[in-house]
Amino acid sequence: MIEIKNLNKKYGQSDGIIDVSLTAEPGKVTAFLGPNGAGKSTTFRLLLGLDRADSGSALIEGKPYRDLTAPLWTVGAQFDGSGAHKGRTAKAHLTWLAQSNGIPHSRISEVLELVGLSDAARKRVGAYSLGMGQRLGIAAALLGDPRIIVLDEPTNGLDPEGIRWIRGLLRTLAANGKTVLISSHLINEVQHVADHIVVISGGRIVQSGNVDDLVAGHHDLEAAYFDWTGNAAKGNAA
Ligand SMILES: Nc1ncnc2c1ncn2[C@@H]1O[C@H](COP(=O)(O)OP(=O)(O)OP(=O)(O)O)[C@@H](O)[C@H]1O
Repeated sequence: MIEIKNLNKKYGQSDGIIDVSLTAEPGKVTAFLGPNGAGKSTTFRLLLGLDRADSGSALIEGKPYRDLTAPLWTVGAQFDGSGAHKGRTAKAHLTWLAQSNGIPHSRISEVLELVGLSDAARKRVGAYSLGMGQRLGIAAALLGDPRIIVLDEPTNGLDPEGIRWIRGLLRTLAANGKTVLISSHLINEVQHVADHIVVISGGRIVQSGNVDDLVAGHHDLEAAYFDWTGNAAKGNAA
């Protein structure tokens, strides 16, 4: 369970995020949806202890990230591709992560298989495509078989087959009782995978609810999204 309450972060003149609250529950895929610059990554950074909030709370299973005793076993997160050194192979990267977190070696081939990188495991990460890098980042997030999974724009760089694959993966994780929180600026991607959607625009939450309830009264989710974010004229979202 993830519980974010009244979170605020200002960056100089920029608004950052204002009074952001959201809950992600076990067994569900929750999508954090909003245009570029809306505040999705800022919220995730605060949740994962990568930055400090000005006020409010962001709890993972009741604790701030920094108080988790075995973070990689509790929460798996992915930001900006794989985060792996370009000169390393995927296998070496995952081996290092597993060893430094007390994760059994056997888990490495399991996650490589899960993300479809078994055949490329001995390739240098520098030779990976964008989509392969994303897959490696997801493999690292799943390494500790965590109960909570947080993925920042996980479909970035994936082709249609990759997007379909990730939908299946996210649904399977949720079906296995995991708490899955993803961010996206692409409505079409989340509409088929999310149980619950939270929409952020200009640093503020503008809507949240389950997909069917949110679409009611609108032509479709895309029309609803543009209504909430007021972004249709700018063409700032998919
Ligand atoms: N380190 C920082 N210094 C200054 N401003 C920042 C910083 N990080 C984020 N911001 C500002 O906070 C706001 C929210 O940015 P954020 O990156 O969280 O948006 P986002 O929804 O993740 O966007 P995208 O979809 O483009 O990744 C933006 O106005 C951004 O310019």
